[in-house]
Amino acid sequence: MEHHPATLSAQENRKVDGAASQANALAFDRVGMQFPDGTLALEDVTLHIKQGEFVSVVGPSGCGKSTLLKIASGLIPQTSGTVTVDRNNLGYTFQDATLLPWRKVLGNVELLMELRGYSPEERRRIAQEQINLVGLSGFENHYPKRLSGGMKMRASLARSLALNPSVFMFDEPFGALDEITRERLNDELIDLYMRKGFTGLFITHSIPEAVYMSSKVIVMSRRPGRILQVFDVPFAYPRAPELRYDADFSALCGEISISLRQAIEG
Ligand SMILES: Nc1ncnc2c1ncn2[C@@H]1O[C@H](COP(=O)(O)OP(=O)(O)OP(=O)(O)O)[C@@H](O)[C@H]1O
Repeated sequence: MEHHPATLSAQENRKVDGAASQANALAFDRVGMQFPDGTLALEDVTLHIKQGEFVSVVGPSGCGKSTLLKIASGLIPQTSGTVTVDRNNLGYTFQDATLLPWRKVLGNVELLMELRGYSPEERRRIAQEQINLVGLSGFENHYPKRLSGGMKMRASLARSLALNPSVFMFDEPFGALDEITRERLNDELIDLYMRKGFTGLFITHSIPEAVYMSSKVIVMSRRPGRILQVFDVPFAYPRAPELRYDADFSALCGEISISLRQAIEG
């Protein structure tokens, strides 16, 4: 798919701003993963993500998407190939917001800074900034059980943002939310992406969500997961909700859907 002449990707926008770098923020080179029980989850995955890109991965269930993130994060080591990333500066958000139920929002957002030894004053100040940024001001003293699903996810985003990650990985973060909340959080995340300038790696089962969020969409094969196709997304950031009803948007979703169907049918 060709770039639309009137639009720029986020990466290109940043180039215009002079803030972009062509360096890779995250690189998988010929990465393979075979679990000890013999399951071959990933095979020969080569994927280079440049600083400031927002890349989504779609693929059949069980094709190895989460495994890819776990390898990037260092949670599990790949069994072949190399991964290049600065692990000191990674952020993650998962489908489950993983908040500690016995801590209030403020305490949850402070958690990672606490583990890194930030002073109480500093972590309080940074946590409050992130809480404001994700639209949770006024809820600092609420326990997670009193928050909606969308608010829990905002708190989880705030917790990761507090460390100012240069690479932010998302494993189906909005999969459990209703459609309206999900779409609103898509816009909020794009806003955070533009303000903070992190590199994004986003896993989703929703093709429209992948296209709406990303500068690139990767389609993976069924297990063992390989990269089948890479789609450039030509729409400028920030993305307006009406984009979801645009003919070019639908056409791109259609192309990716065909690719994904081929992936599933193998
Ligand atoms: N620790 C493990 N030991 C053995 N097999 C595993 C292990 N972890 C994951 N797998 C298998 O590896 C494959 C890839 O799993 P993974 O969770 O990465 O897939 P996924 O694409 O994220 O799936 P989904 O879309 O359903 O979330 C699956 O077949 C899974 O059962």
